[in-house]
Amino acid sequence: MRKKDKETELAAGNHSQRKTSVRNQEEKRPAPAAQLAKTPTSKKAKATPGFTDSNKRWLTPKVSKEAAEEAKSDDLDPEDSDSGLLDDEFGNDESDGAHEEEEESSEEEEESSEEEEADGDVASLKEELWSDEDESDQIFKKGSGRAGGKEPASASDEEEEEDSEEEDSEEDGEGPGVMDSDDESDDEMLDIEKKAQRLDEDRARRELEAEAEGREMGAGDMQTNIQQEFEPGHFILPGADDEAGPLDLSAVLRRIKEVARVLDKFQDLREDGRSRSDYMEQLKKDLEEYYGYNRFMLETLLGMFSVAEALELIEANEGKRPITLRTNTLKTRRRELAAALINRGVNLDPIGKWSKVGLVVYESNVPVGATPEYMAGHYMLQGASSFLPVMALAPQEGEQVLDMAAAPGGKTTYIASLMRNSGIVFANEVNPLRLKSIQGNLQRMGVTNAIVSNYDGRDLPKMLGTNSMDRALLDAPCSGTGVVSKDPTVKANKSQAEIWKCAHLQKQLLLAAIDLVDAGSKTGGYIVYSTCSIMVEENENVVNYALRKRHVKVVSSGLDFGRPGYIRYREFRFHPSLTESRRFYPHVHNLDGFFVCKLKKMANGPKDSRGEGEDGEASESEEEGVPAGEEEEEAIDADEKPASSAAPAKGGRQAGAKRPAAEPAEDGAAAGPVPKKRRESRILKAAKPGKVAVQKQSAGKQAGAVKKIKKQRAEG
Ligand SMILES: C[S@@+](CC[C@H](N)C(=O)[O-])C[C@H]1O[C@@H](n2cnc3c(N)ncnc32)[C@H](O)[C@@H]1O
Repeated sequence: MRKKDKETELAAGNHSQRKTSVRNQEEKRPAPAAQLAKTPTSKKAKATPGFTDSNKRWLTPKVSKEAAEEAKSDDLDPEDSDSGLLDDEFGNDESDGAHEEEEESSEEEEESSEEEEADGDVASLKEELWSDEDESDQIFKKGSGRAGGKEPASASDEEEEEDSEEEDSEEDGEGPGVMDSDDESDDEMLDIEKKAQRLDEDRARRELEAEAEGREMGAGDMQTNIQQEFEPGHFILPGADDEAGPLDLSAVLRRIKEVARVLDKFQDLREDGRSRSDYMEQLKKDLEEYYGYNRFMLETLLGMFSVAEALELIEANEGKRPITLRTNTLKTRRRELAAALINRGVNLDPIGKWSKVGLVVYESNVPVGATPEYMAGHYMLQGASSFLPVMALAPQEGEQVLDMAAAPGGKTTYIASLMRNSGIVFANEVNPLRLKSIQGNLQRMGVTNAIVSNYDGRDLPKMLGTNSMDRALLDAPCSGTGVVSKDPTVKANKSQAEIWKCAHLQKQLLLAAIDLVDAGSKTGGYIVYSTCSIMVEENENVVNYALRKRHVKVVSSGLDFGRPGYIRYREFRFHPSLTESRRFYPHVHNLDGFFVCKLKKMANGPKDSRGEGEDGEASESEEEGVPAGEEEEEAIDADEKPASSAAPAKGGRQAGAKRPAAEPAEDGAAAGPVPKKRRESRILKAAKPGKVAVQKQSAGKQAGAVKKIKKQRAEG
């Protein structure tokens, strides 16, 4: 079995009890029960389980690229818009991660095998996908006829009630659009079902054609151009005396393949007198030429992956990720949303077993960023990778949760929906130009428990108070090296210096996020750190730094797919617990490159200056071997005092705090200029949809307002 399949298959385990077992997951390394999807039962078990297998059409980059091409239109591409409406793409996540996992019930077993045979493999896979989600999603199933069998721990009470009602009505044949039997005639089908069926048939046909085409090409796991055009033969590396000649890109691509082949079996295929570095040098030159990467980026990729895998990633970066959207469960349910969109000519599917709220759009007759459902806030357009940090955060109802770097609010709205608009979500953003996008999305999505603030995240402990939050998400500004497909300029523009600059800011922000969370929180005490960068400096290195400076430990994120984080990379050595962090890649998961790590705060306050703790975190000796670039990090120690003990400097900054000259880009998009008047922050209080109050207040007043709200909440 291929590595990719193995990995994605992990997602198929039992996650049906997520809502009620969230605490348990957080307290200890979860057993298989912590997985994001449910264990298939009986009939379902016949189908290949898992993330990839549940929806393989979009979970392999080649196919997804095609799907994205098909679906692509200006209207479809969320990146094309800078408006609040389409800001979703920056990554917002789902609401239901924690509740969604409703179970799958034994009812599915009742589906007739005849139907399965009639519909073929593709159709049955799809059915399973839908049926794994909401029971309500059964509307799309022909003759679903489900019966009971819910797992009580898996869904919220409310959802369970709804579900059981639906089940009842389905069983009675009373529910709208519910089909009683597998062999109902076309005439008896509801309009929406006919449309859905037609779309299914079209898609099944295309999939079969694509599969046949793939077989003809003899493509392997990853159907990259590189592999398809691969032709074995004796390859002579060009010498220094060979004339360069005019640029012939197809010749360059051929040479890339040949060199990769030689490097793969170096002892057998190399030319006498040529070293591995000769071939590597040629490869880098050709990759620069053909794909437009700079030398730093290529060396990073070739340092992280084998040559073959680096080429897979590079190739995957050339394609777009699928268009995905998240159902806003504050306003609707996924099956209702899907029905409405199918009715408008949108061809879609559930995103996979790991999410009950995600949908992937294959093609659409209408702009999915401008449908009435979109306008009404029934969904957020956002990359599937953006679901993951919020699922890991697992915010609970009634908590105080911080989203430290929030614009455009995709993850904030997901957090709010998981909290069912209870408690308080603090959505902070340093760039005032991006506040409107948060405000717009909160309003559209019907979020009423959020307070928007405009601070540098590093100053938040002073404003909101240390140890004041139950949970915090730091979806950090980063180099965007995981989202090359969204912003190809990343290939050519990033430098090691810029990566270190990002890491510098990220470390400061992460310490602030940790300082804001209360280790004594009865329900939480968790911090999730995420980036859309694949750089080790910005990910494991940042978390490792926090392990040395604060009383935190890495815990399982509950995300059972994704690769483990690095603990050894080049000259870096990280704490072994970093294997609990998760990495996602375009070529493996067909997601944007992403990093997610969940921390549990064990005690408030900083560690002593030697960075030694009782939790088994990295000790000073483990810092040995840290690369030279880390020297710069020592300079930020002035920032590492917890905000509570640091005297605010003029301008609201901690004494000694340094600021990078410019804010790094986030999500591949250029960040705006650092605002001069950060202290003149605004709180945008999301009251009710359509009535978002914008208040301009002094920092002192803001803090007072926040205290007042907290007091009111505490008093019930
Ligand atoms: C990756 S984006 C956040 C995306 C957002 N979480 C979402 O899912 O919609 C990072 C954000 O951090 C903001 N940012 C950059 N520096 C910051 C700082 N020092 N404090 C707070 N936010 C900052 C950027 O302006 C950008 O909006």
